[in-house]
Amino acid sequence: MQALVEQLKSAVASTRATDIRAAFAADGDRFGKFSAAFDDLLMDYSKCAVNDEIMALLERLAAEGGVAEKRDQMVSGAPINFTEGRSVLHTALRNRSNRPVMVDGRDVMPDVNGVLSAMGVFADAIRSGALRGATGKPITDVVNIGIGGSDLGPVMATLALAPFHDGPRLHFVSNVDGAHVADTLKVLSAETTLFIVASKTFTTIETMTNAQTARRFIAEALGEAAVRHHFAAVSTALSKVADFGIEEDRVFGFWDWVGGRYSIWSAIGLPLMIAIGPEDFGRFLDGAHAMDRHFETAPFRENLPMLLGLLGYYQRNVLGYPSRAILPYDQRLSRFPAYLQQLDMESNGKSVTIDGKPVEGRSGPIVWGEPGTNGQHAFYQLIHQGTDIIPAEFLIARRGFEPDLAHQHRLLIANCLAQSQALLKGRTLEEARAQLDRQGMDATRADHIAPHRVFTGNRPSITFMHDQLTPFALGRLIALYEHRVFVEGVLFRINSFDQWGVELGKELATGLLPVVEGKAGTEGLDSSTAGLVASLRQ
Ligand SMILES: O=P(O)(O)OC[C@H]1O[C@](O)(CO)[C@@H](O)[C@@H]1O
Repeated sequence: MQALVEQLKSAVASTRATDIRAAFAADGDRFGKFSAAFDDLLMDYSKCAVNDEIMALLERLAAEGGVAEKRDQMVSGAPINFTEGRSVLHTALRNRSNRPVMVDGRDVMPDVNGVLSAMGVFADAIRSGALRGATGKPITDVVNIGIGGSDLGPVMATLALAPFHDGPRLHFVSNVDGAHVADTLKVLSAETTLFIVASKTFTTIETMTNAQTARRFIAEALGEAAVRHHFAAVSTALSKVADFGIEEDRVFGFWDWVGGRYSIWSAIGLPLMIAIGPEDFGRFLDGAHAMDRHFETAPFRENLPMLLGLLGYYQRNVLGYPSRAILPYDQRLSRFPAYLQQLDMESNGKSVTIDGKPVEGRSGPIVWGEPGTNGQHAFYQLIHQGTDIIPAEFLIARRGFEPDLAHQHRLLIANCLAQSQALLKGRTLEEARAQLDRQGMDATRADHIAPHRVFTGNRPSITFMHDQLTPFALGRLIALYEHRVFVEGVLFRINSFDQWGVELGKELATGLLPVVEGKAGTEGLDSSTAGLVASLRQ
């Protein structure tokens, strides 16, 4: 594979691939060649530094890297998360075809379908008012207590699907900072609130601490006996849930073959289902399943996750770009960049290969972003004129949900297209100088000012366009990015499905708590940490 990477580097130099502007000038059909669509979802990657030679090399890279073989292993239940000895089967959670998926010789689909229908019954009971609080009042507010994958997916998707939200109000508490739970509880009535404690392991300190605070909130307001009426749980650790005292019929399980950051499709999606209803939740799963089938069957140049993954790898490892910006032109996708940040950085932020050797070259990039147009007035300056090249990924819907505000949607679209166009075109010194001349600026000052108004252009971007952000479209979009992360992980030759990098901090925090509480001394600590503790005690 390394030889192919070197070949790609030479091809970039010899074909001057990074002069994207020139490539557009030379080929009137560049968009036709370097775009692909899956139903209404269009992917335009013509503004990336690619050409036929590079695409052919990327296709060879995918073949040599064994992406298709690894994908088939993943969806068929092979234990590809070998550091934890687990299968990786988020695709089974949305396997709407119901074809058997075997783990340790057993089809997991009956369990998957069983939990999904139990979730549906529970969600309907809350939504209809049949399931009530201890004092007989219907549930008006649901609070999800979870963190990381047990929080980001439900928060992101609930915000994204606001036009479909016809269930009770949803709230999300994640941070161990008491401010988070305190501010949330302040506006809630215990009588009409249901808490969902969501934790794959049911040991995460943030979630367990917040759950205890919520428990006290109910017990103090309504008495200890009321607690069972106001709690549900989602976890793989069913015995730990039982110890917490949550009734069995309010516990929704999932399995160790579901990674936290891939768990929105499992019972972790319960808050979303309560918000939008089981039918729309089913459409959300349908969208993801459609993308799974597309990933498994579409040829390379039509396969959106393959293309996105290969382009991501190319931008990181051949062109050496350090980060990527996720820029949804959709206010309801405001948490999508944060969601992708966990998905991508927790999966591919590794430096050891599957053979236990240091990664050759680079692994996953820094992923960040904000919705447009807000970001335009904040950090786009750096994307346009900074010293690093940051590939941008734009996302826009053809239609919004506000027919009365269609003119605002058109303005949103114009801004989205304008940004990718500006990144591509840039502005030369001559153009900047001519503009100042037209404005009547005197020549000496214009010479001085013009360089500051130069944009190099040739800055890459990908634009995704879909019809509307429906549950189906959101499911399809998330699955697209999951598979892109998978493709890149295979090419980086890492295990994308463990997260040992988060463990050390957790261990040290446990050790430091007694020191912070003043129950243990600072002996043996580095002088910085000891100094900070001393400052705390002043
Ligand atoms: O669902 P749990 O077990 O509480 O874990 C929450 C999150 O913590 C992590 O393990 C990282 O600390 C994530 O991978 C996970 O999504």
